[in-house]
Amino acid sequence: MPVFAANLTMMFNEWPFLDRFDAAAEAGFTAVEYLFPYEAPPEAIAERLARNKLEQALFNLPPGDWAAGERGIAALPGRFEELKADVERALDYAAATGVKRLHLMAGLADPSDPEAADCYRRAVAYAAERLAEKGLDLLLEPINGRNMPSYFLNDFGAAERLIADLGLANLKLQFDIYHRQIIHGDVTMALRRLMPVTGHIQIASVPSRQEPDGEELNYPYLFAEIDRLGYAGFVGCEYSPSRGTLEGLAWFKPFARS
Ligand SMILES: O=C(O)C(=O)[C@H](O)CO
Ligand SMILES: [Mg+2]
Repeated sequence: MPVFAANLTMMFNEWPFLDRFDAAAEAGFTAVEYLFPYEAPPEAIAERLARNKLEQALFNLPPGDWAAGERGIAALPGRFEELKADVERALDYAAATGVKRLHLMAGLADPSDPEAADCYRRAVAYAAERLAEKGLDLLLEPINGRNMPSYFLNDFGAAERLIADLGLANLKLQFDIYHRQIIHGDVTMALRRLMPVTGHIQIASVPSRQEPDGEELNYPYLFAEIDRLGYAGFVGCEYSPSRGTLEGLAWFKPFARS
């Protein structure tokens, strides 16, 4: 049975950020993920995780200036020193929360630009090697161009090739099924082929990015397939509730901690 992680950036928005940990545990989740923890002190997050007996499944390394439109800096020339500092900041939160995997966002850049590709490869290799010293995995996530126009990593094949080419045991794929379906489709066969390099899975309905209980994907089938494939990681619920968070959790009831 998949272990689901509530995404506290997109779900439980009815509560202030730190109270979302309590609300997610109350709703039966045993794990959480979010985009960025950096506006809260690491010790405050650690306390909420401990209080609620929650596992920290994932969060992202700092993304540059998100409010100004940046979506990561790994593929941006001239940002390597900033990236190294971001890795150390993320490692402080990793030590406090016990997370075992971090997602590195690439940034808005042309994937056919050799300078951007070189920057990205160097940043990924550096971050993965630094995280390996702490026993952590580094994840790369292809993101579709409808949600994030001009995002550098917009293709599962490109992610797969870089992971294979660098050959680092802790460099893995963040397999967001929502993005897979929009970019390529063929979700089941991709799960089967990429499971050996998959470090995290995320879910949402397509096209609305809401609860995984309708629209064009058959999630009961995909959850059973994930089990059949022996996936032992987390499944992040990276969706925007269609009504209130709690009202939309009927799909989760069979999986909730009692
Ligand atoms: O966009 C997504 O699907 C993600 O998981 C990124 O981490 C945040 O944009
Ligand atoms: Mg995602």
